[in-house]
Amino acid sequence: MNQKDKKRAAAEAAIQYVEEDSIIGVGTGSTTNYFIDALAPLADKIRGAVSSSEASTERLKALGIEVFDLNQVSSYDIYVDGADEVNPQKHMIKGGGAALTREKIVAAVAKRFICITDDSKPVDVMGKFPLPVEVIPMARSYVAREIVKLGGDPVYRQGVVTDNGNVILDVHNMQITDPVSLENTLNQITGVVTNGLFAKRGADIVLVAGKDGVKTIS
Ligand SMILES: O=C[C@H](O)[C@H](O)[C@H](O)COP(=O)(O)O
Repeated sequence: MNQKDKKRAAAEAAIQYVEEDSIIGVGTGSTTNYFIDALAPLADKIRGAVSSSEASTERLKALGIEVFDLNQVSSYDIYVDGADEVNPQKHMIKGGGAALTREKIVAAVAKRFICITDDSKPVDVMGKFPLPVEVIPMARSYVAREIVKLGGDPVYRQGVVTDNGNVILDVHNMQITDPVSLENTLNQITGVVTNGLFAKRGADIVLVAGKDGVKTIS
């Protein structure tokens, strides 16, 4: 089984949590794309989706799935999304595809976060994957200097503009031993919109696909 097959297997395993007549919170990225594809046969059975990016919205709509404005929906049961790293506490690093802020918002409204990953994503301590931070463009250099003071090594993701019109700093060389505290600290820097640590609100269920099938961590 290659990495793509594993991503597809994890995504398809998440379909068991989709209920008829429900609204589904949908993340962003290559693993989530497999989940959206797997929703196709259910397009007439679900009420619709709320989406965390323009890319996912387009993919959902192409399947005939209605995409609701989040301001018109007060709650839904599940949010399904991938991750760049996930630790044993089900905290995650996300934002490799620059969708972190909308993902965090759509995840916040859901009752349960179902994280779909292949077996390259679980780690004991997060931080090998550079931590994405979404920043208001005019604050980029200031925020970078503040991150250096915290011991990180921020790198501007050249040429990337988020769906919110902001930029991304990828923070290298951070051993993330206290994800909840670091998530808070980074969000306190003026000019930071949000960071890619999903620790205060981690996953509820992690589906990890490996060569022997899909393992559920709940
Ligand atoms: O901004 C992107 C998201 O956080 C993705 O969910 C994350 O980067 C994982 O992406 P993929 O499923 O492509 O590995």
